[in-house]
Amino acid sequence: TNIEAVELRRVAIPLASPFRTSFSTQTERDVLLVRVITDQAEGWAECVAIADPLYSSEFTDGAHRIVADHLLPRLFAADRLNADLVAPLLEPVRGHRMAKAAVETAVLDAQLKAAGVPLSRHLGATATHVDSGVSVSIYDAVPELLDAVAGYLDAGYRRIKLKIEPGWDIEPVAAVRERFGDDVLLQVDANSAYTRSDARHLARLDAFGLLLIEQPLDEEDIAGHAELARVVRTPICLDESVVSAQAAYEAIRTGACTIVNIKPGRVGGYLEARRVHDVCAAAGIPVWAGGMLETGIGRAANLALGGLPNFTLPSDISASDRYFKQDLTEPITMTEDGRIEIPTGPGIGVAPIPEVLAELTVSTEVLKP
Ligand SMILES: O=C(O)CCC(=O)N[C@@H](C(=O)O)c1ccccc1
Repeated sequence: TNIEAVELRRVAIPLASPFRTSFSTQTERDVLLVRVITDQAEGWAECVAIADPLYSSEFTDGAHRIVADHLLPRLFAADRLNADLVAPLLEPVRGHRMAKAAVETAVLDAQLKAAGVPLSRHLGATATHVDSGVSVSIYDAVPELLDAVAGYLDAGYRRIKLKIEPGWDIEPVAAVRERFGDDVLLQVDANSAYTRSDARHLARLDAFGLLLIEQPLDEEDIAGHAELARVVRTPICLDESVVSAQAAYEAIRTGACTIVNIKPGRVGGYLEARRVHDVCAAAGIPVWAGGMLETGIGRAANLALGGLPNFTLPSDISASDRYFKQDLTEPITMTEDGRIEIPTGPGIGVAPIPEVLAELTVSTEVLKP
């Protein structure tokens, strides 16, 4: 692959409704898109970093600078390039996994589009559809939450994930169970809002038959999650802590989790995400595809990954209309029975709609070797 140019484009997309988690409330997405132009095709990728460094240390402006000033120069200096060489070329730069993931994915998309190979096939997907779950915002009051959950269940979502934080945990979970019954697949996500001293409190969630409790403690408190797992019966799932296949291995070996949420941007790209998948599969640890409020560009790529065999739990890959009135791509839609078809086109199988992209673009810059 000979890179002729790389476009870095900033896009501002309003969210259809505010999305509140334990660490922030988002009303729009400030997105960095990377477009790699080669002599044979062009590839797209979405950087999953959000505007502020509140989920992880990365943030959109920072990722933009890292890509422009530290990652692309290393790519341009390479005498030959393919997607497998991107991570080794970028390795001297420490961290910045979301920025690296966007660069690697855009190169991979261009390469696969030129070869006419779908990303799902390249990664080894065996499924044609992904089970779709939905992530539910924190609300000011339980009635609003129940209305939202009712809407998602009517839409066909196979699993409900409730964002929780101290003061908004037992009551909303109990209310959802009471209103919608015991058969609804239900899990919670704390985004590191609790501490080890909350163990007994979190154990009260065991009464509600949850699939898992996601990332209750701080990203770095691996031992704390292992300690929690001895008090809480509900399976512990890690998200923020699992930044690589090595981190997945350490967390599983330490007994910190029995389920892993895989987000390609968080671990440095789809090739590392496949390694996380494989490490978990070897350890008998089921995984599911997480989400970062991606547009159709990121969602389409996540669908390809979600088709791998050890993705056995419902994903956070919801339909486009969960977050956007107008997606950057053709809308990604869910079937009545709560599944989303994995794109079959070359590469990620989608591209932005030019008119929508133009309307939402905040800035764009083109860098050349
Ligand atoms: O459906 C989605 O794409 C979002 C799923 C979700 O809840 N993502 C959360 C998370 O903590 O996993 C998140 C969103 C935005 C930024 C960081 C994290």
